[in-house]
Amino acid sequence: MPYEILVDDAKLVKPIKTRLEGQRCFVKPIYRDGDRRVIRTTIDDEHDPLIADFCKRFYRSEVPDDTGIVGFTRRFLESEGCEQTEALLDCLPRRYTIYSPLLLFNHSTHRSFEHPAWRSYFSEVGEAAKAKYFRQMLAQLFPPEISHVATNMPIVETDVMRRPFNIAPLYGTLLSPQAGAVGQLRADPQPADFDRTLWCHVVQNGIHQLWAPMFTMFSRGNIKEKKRVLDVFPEIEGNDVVDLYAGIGYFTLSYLKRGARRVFCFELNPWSVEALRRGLDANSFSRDRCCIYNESNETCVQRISESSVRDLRVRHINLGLLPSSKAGWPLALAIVSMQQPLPVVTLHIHENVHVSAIDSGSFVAETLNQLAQLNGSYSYAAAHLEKIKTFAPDVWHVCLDVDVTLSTSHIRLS
Ligand SMILES: C[S@@+](CC[C@H](N)C(=O)[O-])C[C@H]1O[C@@H](n2cnc3c(N)ncnc32)[C@H](O)[C@@H]1O
Repeated sequence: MPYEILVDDAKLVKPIKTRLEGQRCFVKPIYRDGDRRVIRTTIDDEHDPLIADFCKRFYRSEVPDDTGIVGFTRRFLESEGCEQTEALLDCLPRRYTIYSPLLLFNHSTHRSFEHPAWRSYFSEVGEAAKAKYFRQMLAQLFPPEISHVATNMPIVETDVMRRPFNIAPLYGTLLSPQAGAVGQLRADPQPADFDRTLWCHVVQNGIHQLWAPMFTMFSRGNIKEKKRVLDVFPEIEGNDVVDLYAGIGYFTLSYLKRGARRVFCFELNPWSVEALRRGLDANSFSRDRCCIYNESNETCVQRISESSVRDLRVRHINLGLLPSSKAGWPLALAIVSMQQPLPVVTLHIHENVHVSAIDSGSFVAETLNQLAQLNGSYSYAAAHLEKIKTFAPDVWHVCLDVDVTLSTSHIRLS
């Protein structure tokens, strides 16, 4: 079966299409799948350089778009003699994400398998009929490697680890019955527990990322920002990086791919730490290049000074916590102070910011001002503001690159 390419960034569609056309490998039509574009190819070798670096999947003759889910569901319900077909179709979720081997349906108040109409239908027909519905859906509409289905519920905003407490399994086992209580597993997993749950895998920008969806969130929307790390900062090569909110390696893996000598990673969630270790192995990055601390980043100065790295050369510090990474700013500046003589250090400050504060320039001005108040010995220059993705109406997840250098008033001439 041939492959189709899944594209998150609309700007990439044209160059990919042109390249495929040049090799006579492009197949019409380009279509939408959720918020992605899908480009079909005639290529059936996953290692073919034309498609090797892209997120991709097999396709069959039918386009598995929203009509596919609706049409399939209608046929299924009618063949089962269901009398509430129209009511169920009204609240059928149409959008989903594929995180192989998991098909993850979106949730909204109006359209969800968690909607009371679907919950009552499933409880009426029983587990076997529910399983038959999803089994047939997977067989008819999705690639063979997709084996599990769940509903993606909103994360709890107050949880600093941003864990998916409410992910709702629909088909297939996300967590083995042999595993212990979920609360205990979240806080203190034992080595054997890591193999008792489902792991997902995506390739973005040629980088493998793994995570256990029961215990760690994943955001596909950062793909552009990861690409920026790979493309824009050649000075990463041979220097050190600190990732104060490492997660599963969202950015750490890109820094390593770009040639960082070493990345110091701080991460509270043991499941994300395990995911990061699996990510290192999947990308064949030596574990020696990544110092992982499964603890609060408040220990960062102590940990980095205790490490075996002698000539510390931290050139980038990533602060990737939403809605705000402010708590990490003093820590980042303390890391800057550890180095003598001081090179430029670039802070990557992630924040959710209202569009008015972006347009007026007040977000940048206030950030620089607050950094100056934290430590007046340095100069702070806003090098770039990247709008990564919309977080809510009029609110952007942004990354502000701030170059930190020793203030000229503090440079002593000898
Ligand atoms: C969700 S990730 C950020 C990923 C990425 N920026 C995104 O939007 O997808 C943030 C990570 O920081 C971790 N974290 C939060 N506070 C922390 C702290 N004080 N020290 C270390 N890790 C922390 C959380 O457990 C979480 O895995």
